Amino acid sequence: MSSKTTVWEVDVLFGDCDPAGIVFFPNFCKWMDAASLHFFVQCGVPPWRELVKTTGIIGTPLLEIHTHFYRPATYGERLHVHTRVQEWRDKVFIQHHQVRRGDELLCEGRETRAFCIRHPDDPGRIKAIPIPADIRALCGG
Ligand SMILES: CC(C)(COP(=O)(O)OP(=O)(O)OC[C@H]1O[C@@H](n2cnc3c(N)ncnc32)[C@H](O)[C@@H]1OP(=O)(O)O)[C@@H](O)C(=O)NCCC(=O)NCCSC(=O)c1ccc(O)cc1
Repeated sequence: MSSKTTVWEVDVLFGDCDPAGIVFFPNFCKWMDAASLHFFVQCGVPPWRELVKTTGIIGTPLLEIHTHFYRPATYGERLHVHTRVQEWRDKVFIQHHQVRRGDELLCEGRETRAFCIRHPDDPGRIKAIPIPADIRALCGG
């Protein structure tokens, strides 16, 4: 079964841009992270603050990111982040985001993430767990 795709809407503000009026790149990362959580919530996964109480899962930290910027965006524009899971591995998954302005592709990101819990031996560390089968099924496996 292929992953569901969700869409996160962004209205670009003046404060999101650099002095040239172009969206400053960390904002794309911030919007993709918001789109990542939105993906799971739309799929029916409880928000992390609830999930931590029942499963110990604190969220899906990033292990690696790869982002390609094709076209700039500016304030006053409405963008859409299209998000899906491209690949499920044992402990990590690759989440794919396309930031679009209408039909135009502006930015594409691939994130390697893992479901993590607090490390049992050291609360200062976290630990990746095997992808929970129920969460994967909710996301369209
Ligand atoms: C994520 C970790 C806990 C994983 O450590 P461990 O639990 O010891 O796992 P391992 O090192 O054994 O690796 C686990 C698996 O990942 C795989 N792995 C590790 N790195 C990679 C990369 N880069 N690519 C692919 N696969 C990888 C590895 O091969 C293991 O797979 P298996 O062979 O199937 O077991 C640790 O690497 C870590 O703490 N990294 C730092 C995480 C971090 O600080 N990220 C940035 C900030 S977090 C953040 O922004 C955030 C966003 C959203 C949220 O909800 C929460 C947090």
